[in-house]
Amino acid sequence: MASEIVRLSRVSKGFNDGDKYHQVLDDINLSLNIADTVALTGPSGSGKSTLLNIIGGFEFIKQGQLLLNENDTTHWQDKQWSQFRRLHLGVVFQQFNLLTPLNVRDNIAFSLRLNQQKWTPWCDYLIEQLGLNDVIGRNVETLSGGQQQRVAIARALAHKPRLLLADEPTGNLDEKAGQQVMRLLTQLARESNTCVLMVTHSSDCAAFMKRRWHLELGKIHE
Ligand SMILES: Nc1ncnc2c1ncn2[C@@H]1O[C@H](COP(=O)(O)OP(=O)(O)OP(=O)(O)O)[C@@H](O)[C@H]1O
Repeated sequence: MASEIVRLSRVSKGFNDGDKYHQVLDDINLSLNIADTVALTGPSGSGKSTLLNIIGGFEFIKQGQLLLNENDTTHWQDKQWSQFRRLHLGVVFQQFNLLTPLNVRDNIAFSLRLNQQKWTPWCDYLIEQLGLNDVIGRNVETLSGGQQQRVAIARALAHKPRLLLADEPTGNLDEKAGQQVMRLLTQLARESNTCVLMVTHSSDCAAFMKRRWHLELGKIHE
């Protein structure tokens, strides 16, 4: 399997804003390799989420090229996108996006089933490392924010994705819970060789990542 997971070449992206065109990404080149961990920072509205959405295939580009696992995605149909996400992608958002009628185990199991994957000893290990053993049968609605985000991390890493996209994963947590979530996320991503691209406004969180990209006025500075 290729060691380069993501490559963007000359990618530009903008949106129509009334009768004006608003350029968000301007001729971006970047790459992510196995086990890279990158904090993506930048002012509000600079395009951080847009960049994550493009890499995850939730937003499309008309200018430039996106390679995933060294495959050109330009002509990918829904089938190829869903196969990539199912096998290789995990996502964690600021809002935990858990299935609230379900307990912790079922949240993870349901997502594995969607990805056509099975529960493995790695999943038990995630539960244990994330301190979720005691709450495994509890409805996720009854958990604290920090616990819910740890469930979201278990769910995102349960199939050992090659790439984890995280959009402000500690944005809804207090400082202590945020630090704990960051420690666990980086430890478990390292153990599963998962590359992490994480949007954050916090320099404390960014410090957990090996690399830092700053996005401003459409350009990325490392
Ligand atoms: N689907 C869309 N349609 C129109 N404009 C959009 C769309 N998505 C994003 N934008 C615009 O693109 C710009 C970048 O948005 P984006 O959410 O990527 O920024 P961000 O850096 O993640 O911001 P924040 O830190 O506030 O979350 C903003 O001006 C936003 O309004």
